[in-house]
Amino acid sequence: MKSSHLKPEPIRVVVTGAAGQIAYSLLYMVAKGDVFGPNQPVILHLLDIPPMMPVLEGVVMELADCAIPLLRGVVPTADVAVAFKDVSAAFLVGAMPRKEGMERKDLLSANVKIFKEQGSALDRYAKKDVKVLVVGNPANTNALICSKYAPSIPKENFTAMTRLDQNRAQAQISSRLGVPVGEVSNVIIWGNHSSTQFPDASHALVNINGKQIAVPDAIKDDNWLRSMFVEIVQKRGATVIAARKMSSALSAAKAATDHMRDWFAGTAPGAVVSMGVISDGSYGAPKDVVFSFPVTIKDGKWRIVEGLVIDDFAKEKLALTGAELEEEKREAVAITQA
Ligand SMILES: NC(=O)c1ccc[n+]([C@@H]2O[C@H](COP(=O)([O-])OP(=O)(O)OC[C@H]3O[C@@H](n4cnc5c(N)ncnc54)[C@H](O)[C@@H]3O)[C@@H](O)[C@H]2O)c1
Ligand SMILES: O=C(O)C[C@H](O)C(=O)O
Repeated sequence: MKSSHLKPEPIRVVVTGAAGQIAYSLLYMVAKGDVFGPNQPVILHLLDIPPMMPVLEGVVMELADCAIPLLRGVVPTADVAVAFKDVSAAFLVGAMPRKEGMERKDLLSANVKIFKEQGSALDRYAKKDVKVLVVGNPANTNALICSKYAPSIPKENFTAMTRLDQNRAQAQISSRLGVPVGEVSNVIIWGNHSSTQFPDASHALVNINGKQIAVPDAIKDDNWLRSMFVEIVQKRGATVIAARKMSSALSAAKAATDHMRDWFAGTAPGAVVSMGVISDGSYGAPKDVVFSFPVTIKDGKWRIVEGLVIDDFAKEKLALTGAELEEEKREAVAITQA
C-alpha cells in the first residue's frame, strides 16, 4: 500500500496576499509540511486582489512544478467566500507593506479595512475553530479588528505575529555569545510589533556545554541587553527595508510557519514563545488589545505564562507599547466606523 493512503484527510489552509513576497516563500513551506507536519496533506486556498490574478496563476504553476506529495489541491481566487470556505488555518498576509521612513502604524488607514472585510468573511465561511495568524501590518491592531468582525469565532483564535521579532532577538543573542541559534530560547517579545515592542532577554536561557544558563548571566552586560539589543530588534524591520528596499519576506515566512506550527503542535516542555494575543490585562497590559505575551501552547490552546518578575525598567517599556496599542485601536475603530 502506498504511504499516502495512510495519511489523514487534507485540511484547507488559506494564505492571503498569495501573489506577494512573503507568500512566495510561505506557500512552499506550508505545502511541504513545515507547519502541519509530514503526514498532514493540505489544500491551499490562495487569495489576492483581481489585478494580481495573472501573477497568482504563475504561483499556481510553480507550486504544481514543485511536485510536493502533501499538496492535494490549490484554489486561487479573488473571492473571499471561496478563499475562506471551510479553512482550518488562515495566514492573513495580504496588506500593503511600509516603505523606507514609515512606521508600521502609518499603514492603518490603508490596511485596517482589509481586516474588517476578512473578519466578516471568516465569520461566514471558515470553520469555527479556525486558527488565524495576522502578518499584515500593523499586525496587532489588524488582528483585533479582524476578530471584532468575526463574533462567532472565539477571540483566542486571532493572533498577530511577533515570532519574527523573537527569532531576531534569539539570533542577536546567539551571535553575541558565539553559540548556535538553536541553543537560545525563551526570549520574550512584549507588546506591539512596532518600534515600541520590548524584546526582553531577562528570562531567556542559553545552552552552553550542556548546561542551561540564564542569558543575562552568560552575556554579563546588562547595559547592552537594555539598550543596543532592544534597539537592534525594534528597528530590524526598518534596517532590512533600508538594505533591500523591500520589507523582510523570507524571514517573515519562516516566522509565520514557526508561529502556526507551535500553535497546532504545542510547545515543548519548558519552552516559551511570543504571540500577539487578546490581552486579559496580565502584567498591567491594557485589556482588549492584541498584545504580545510569552505563552505556552497545549492541545491547540495558548496560555499566557504567569508569575514572571517584571522590574521597573520592563514596566516602563510595557506601559509605552501598551499605550501605543490603545492609540492604534482608537484610530482603527474610527476608520472602520467611518
Ligand atoms: N508581522 C510581521 O512580522 C511582518 C513581517 C514582514 C512583513 N509584514 C507585513 O506583511 C504584509 C505583506 O508583505 P509582503 O512583503 O508580502 O507584501 P507584498 O506587497 O509583496 O504582497 C502583499 C500582497 O497582498 C495583496 N493584497 C492586497 N490587498 C489584499 C486583499 N484585500 N486581499 C488579499 N490580498 C491582498 C497584494 O495584491 C499583494 O500581492 C505587509 O503589510 C508587511 O508590512 C509583517
Ligand atoms: O518592518 C516592516 O515594516 C516589515 C515587517 O513588519 C518586519 O518586521 O520586517
